[in-house]
Amino acid sequence: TSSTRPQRLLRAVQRKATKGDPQSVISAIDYFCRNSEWAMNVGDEKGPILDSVVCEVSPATALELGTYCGYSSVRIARLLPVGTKLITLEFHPDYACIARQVIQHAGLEDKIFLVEGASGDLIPKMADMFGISTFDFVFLDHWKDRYLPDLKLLEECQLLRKGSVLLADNVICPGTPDYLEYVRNSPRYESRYFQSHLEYTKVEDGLEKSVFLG
Ligand SMILES: COCc1ccccc1-c1cc(O)c2[nH]cnc(=O)c2c1
Ligand SMILES: [Mg+2]
Repeated sequence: TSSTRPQRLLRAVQRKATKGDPQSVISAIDYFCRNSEWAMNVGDEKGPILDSVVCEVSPATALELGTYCGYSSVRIARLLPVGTKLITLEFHPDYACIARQVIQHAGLEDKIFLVEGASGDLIPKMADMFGISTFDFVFLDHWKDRYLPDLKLLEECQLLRKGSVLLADNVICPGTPDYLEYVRNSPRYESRYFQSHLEYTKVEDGLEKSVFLG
């Protein structure tokens, strides 16, 4: 019976990465994607940009939209201080199942709360589910057509505070033009583009960092 790409990615992690060592999990996935099969992880070129923003913000509360196999969940959570948490939302149950195992292999299951479901349904429940008021950091990496509606939902649910940082993947490829237009033209955001490449390729892509001004 045939396996899926996420299953093959997990197998590579279980074979190559050291249990409890997040960096070895990250390296094993990047090696798999460069040498075996491309997969839509933020990757080893945009990943360090994500790392630098997470370190700069040092969030007490962080939200990730789009877990996939857990690669960026591990990248983010490995940098979070004790007592802080990353909430990551994943729509596809099969992806969520793999991500839980990747996160467990990295030893980060106590810092990461993976919730299965649609971001549009779950965002309004975040405050009640996790006893938080606002997010210090949000990483958008799910479906491009949901970036703008989910940003507006975060605003409406008052889950952003003055200084909250949003970082969006794939703003060029596949591209999120309506989201970019909004954060770059709204007086409520200070936005900056970090040029890079689509993971594991030479195609242009980048991350958009937007600070909510309140
Ligand atoms: C399924 O398309 C894969 C693909 C194909 C060609 C170009 C880009 C992408 C791509 C790259 C990413 O980093 C992504 N991140 C999050 N959700 C995505 O759908 C996504 C898609
Ligand atoms: Mg992406």
